[in-house]
Amino acid sequence: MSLKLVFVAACALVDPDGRVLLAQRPEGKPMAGLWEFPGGKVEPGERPEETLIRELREELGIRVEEPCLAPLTFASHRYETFQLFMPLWVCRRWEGTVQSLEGQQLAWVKPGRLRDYPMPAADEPLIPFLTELLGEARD
Ligand SMILES: Nc1nc2c([nH]c(=O)n2[C@@H]2O[C@H](COP(=O)(O)OP(=O)(O)OP(=O)(O)O)[C@@H](O)[C@H]2O)c(=O)[nH]1
Repeated sequence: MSLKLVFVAACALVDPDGRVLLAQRPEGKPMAGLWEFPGGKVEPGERPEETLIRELREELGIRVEEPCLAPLTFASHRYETFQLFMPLWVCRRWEGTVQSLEGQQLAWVKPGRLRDYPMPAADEPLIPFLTELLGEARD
């Protein structure tokens, strides 16, 4: 049986203190309440980097230039109803202040604390890549 392939671009924003931004999925959506990396589905005709820049503007009100997106790793995960393929970029430089423009809760999280935030199953294997890059700081 072939599952629908869903292509999502996601980003770990890292602040000057080495904290990573997580956003909580709002009530009413699948996987509500779980914490995830900002991003979204790649629309037809879009390059994934364009998707990410658009989503970061729409969700968080920040402007990101493409050269500031560094590829880190990817998730490939079989959910019950779709196969997720999700490259993860890291971004440390943006213009503007991060705001919650879609009502989502936001949290800046030290890498060693990422496991305290329940995440979608696809995201768990991504955490060691972030702690490898940023260290295991917890506070
Ligand atoms: N942005 C993001 N999506 C993730 C992550 N992990 C993960 O499994 N996903 C899944 O990838 C899909 C992201 O699509 P989305 O955010 O554009 O979609 P959505 O469910 O809000 O739907 P909609 O935009 O059609 O309303 C969702 O199924 C989401 O659960 C993650 O870390 N970040």
